[in-house]
Amino acid sequence: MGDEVAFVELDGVGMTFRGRTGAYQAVRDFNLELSEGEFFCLLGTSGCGKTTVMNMLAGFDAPTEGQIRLEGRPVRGPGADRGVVFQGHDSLYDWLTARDNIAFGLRLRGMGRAERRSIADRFLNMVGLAGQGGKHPSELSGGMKQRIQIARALANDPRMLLMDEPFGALDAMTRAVLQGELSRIWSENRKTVLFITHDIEEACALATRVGVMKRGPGGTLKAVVPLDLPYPRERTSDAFMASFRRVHELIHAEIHPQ
Ligand SMILES: Nc1ncnc2c1ncn2[C@@H]1O[C@H](COP(=O)(O)OP(=O)(O)OP(=O)(O)O)[C@@H](O)[C@H]1O
Repeated sequence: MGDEVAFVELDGVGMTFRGRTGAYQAVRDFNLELSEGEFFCLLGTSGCGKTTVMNMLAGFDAPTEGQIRLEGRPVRGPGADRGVVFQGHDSLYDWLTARDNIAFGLRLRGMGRAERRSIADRFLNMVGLAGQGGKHPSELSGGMKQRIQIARALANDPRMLLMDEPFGALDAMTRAVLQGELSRIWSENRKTVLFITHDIEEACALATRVGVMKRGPGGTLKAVVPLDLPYPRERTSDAFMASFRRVHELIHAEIHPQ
């Protein structure tokens, strides 16, 4: 005990952006450990640094302070061990079919056509789009495109998923459906997930723990709320509402500081 390595560790992580208008410390002294298989939602007011934290964990940006480790090894750049799902759906290639988008990373790794197709079809099926693999992104709805992004990330079999407001642009009904599907998929494969959202109900429906950030500049982790509730979450249960209220209080204090 004591020397166990956390699956993910953010240790005193900070990010100061330096530009023409001077320096801006977006994130400061951010400390967090994630266990393998947990679903961690990061919540905070606009501009508090959520995406900055995710970009550092994804390896897109290097922290200016502290260190990020994945299974004990420092993160030095992007890698196939972390699958990223972005906010919009612009990251899909419109000249490729849905199936070829999903299989894109597999092709880069040199996997043969038949195997790629079979894996892509398995994940199309998992996200509820069996039979739609021949369509191009422009022929799909916003919700379908987000499903393709999730399938694409999962097809590469990453150790963890990094999701930055993946359902932010969807209508409330599609959003609720996709939350349910993501929760089911996660229950089946137990990938470690870092999920960013503005939406308290979404966080409480999905997460094993919710982290609330202080507002920026110098955004940092303010509190972590564990949610020991069974899945699928019963959103009208007393226990769910109690968790919702707890997270709401923490956020509210950031929107309306004393
Ligand atoms: N490349 C950059 N250069 C300078 N400042 C930046 C850069 N990227 C982000 N920032 C600033 O860092 C702060 C945190 O941004 P970030 O996108 O991480 O916030 P966020 O919590 O994800 O916000 P939102 O919820 O609105 O997406 C913001 O004030 C932003 O303007």
